[in-house]
Amino acid sequence: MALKIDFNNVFHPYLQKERLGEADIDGYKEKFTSALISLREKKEKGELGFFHLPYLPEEEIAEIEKTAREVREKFKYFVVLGIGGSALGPLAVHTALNNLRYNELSEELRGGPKFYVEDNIDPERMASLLKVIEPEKTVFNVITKSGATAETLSQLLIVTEVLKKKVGKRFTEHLIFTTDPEKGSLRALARELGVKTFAIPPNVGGRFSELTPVGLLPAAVTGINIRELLAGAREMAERCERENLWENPAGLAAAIHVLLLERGKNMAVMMPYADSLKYMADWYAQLLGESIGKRLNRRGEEVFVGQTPVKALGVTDQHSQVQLYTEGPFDKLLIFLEVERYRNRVVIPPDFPQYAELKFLGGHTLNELIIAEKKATEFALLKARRPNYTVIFPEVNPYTVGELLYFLEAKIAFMGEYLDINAFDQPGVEEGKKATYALLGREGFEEKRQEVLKVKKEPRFILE
Ligand SMILES: O=P(O)(O)OC[C@H]1O[C@](O)(CO)[C@@H](O)[C@@H]1O
Repeated sequence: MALKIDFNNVFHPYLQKERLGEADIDGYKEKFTSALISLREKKEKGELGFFHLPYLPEEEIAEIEKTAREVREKFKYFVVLGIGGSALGPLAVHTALNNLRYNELSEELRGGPKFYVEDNIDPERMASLLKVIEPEKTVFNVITKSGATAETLSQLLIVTEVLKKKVGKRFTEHLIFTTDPEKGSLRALARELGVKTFAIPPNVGGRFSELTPVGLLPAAVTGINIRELLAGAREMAERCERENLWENPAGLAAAIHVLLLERGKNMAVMMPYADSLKYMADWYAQLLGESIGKRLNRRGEEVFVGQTPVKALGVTDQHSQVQLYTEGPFDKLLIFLEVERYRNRVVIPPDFPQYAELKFLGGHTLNELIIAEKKATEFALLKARRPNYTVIFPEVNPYTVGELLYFLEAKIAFMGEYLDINAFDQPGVEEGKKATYALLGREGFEEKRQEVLKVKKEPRFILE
């Protein structure tokens, strides 16, 4: 039941000069070996915690499952308050494994809470959330690695006030925090209020944290088998330890990305052919964008490197973006997510055979159609000399989703090594954060406020 990754279409002769040769990969073997050694060393030193996550200790899994059971028994709504790495994973995994499984849900899960991920501070969205839930029947899972993210903390303040009005002193029973074990305001507040809190290991960055309580608690609350998620990740972790580059999925995919990046493919389009995997492309966009988009390399030299993530959905975006992908600039690598066995089968009835456009469809299934369209798009791209590769899901289930998460995270770690950049920080988002603090009058940011306000806008460029 393991994921397959089909890299044929980066080596295919149809690609002509856009094609990678086997020799290109062979030429990467030394780099790969040093990357593998360097990653192993960092892992042993306890620097890259995400490598250990598939091996989560039994007590921690059991504790998450216990809390999830309690939430399912007591509450009608479960709301994640978080942003970026503290929201995209829970959203992607829930969409992959629950949304389209509606008809198969067990009684138990149907009775479980309704799930919302509030990952923005749009006032209209917040107001509608508060209208559709009943706060006294809701548990809010506040997730923030740093414990200091303004968006998430402002949401916490809002729901706390609402809860205090509805349930008084018992408001803390409606909160679960997921944050750093020591640092940040949220941890301190948890201690002060005695709120149930899960820890995100300090050596796991937000965008690599889906297999910590960040993702595991919401998954367990919504009825997903988290042991299977971890088992899938574990199997992939073993595959990504292989010492032969041609057999190591993460090492090979990373080499392909970097080689193509060096040849001008500075965009990576992720195109799942399944609605259930749509938000995987959002999750991956942060992973690729924040990890690989860097000004400096590890030696402090300016490199301005990155591969812009683009999100697309098959087949929908065949009718909006594929024109660009086949005929536009040669600047993209496409990553398809393909599903061999969908969880439903829908037959197209054979009616109106007098019309050629209808006749050929009748009697087939939507399953056949979507798979055929994926293969057809792949063919069209190949013919237009556009490199692409496909991650093949035998079926979308917790095991294969766990495999995918780990594969993409490990691939990013290899890319960081090959490019000699730090794939685990995000200094580029700091300036905007500080400017926000300054504009809202946070103490200690007076100078920044002056700096921000000094940037004048030319009225002649503003059309009214
Ligand atoms: O989990 P936190 O600390 O609230 O951070 C949310 C997100 O903000 C960032 O730090 C910057 O955008 C992301 O890396 C992170 O996932």
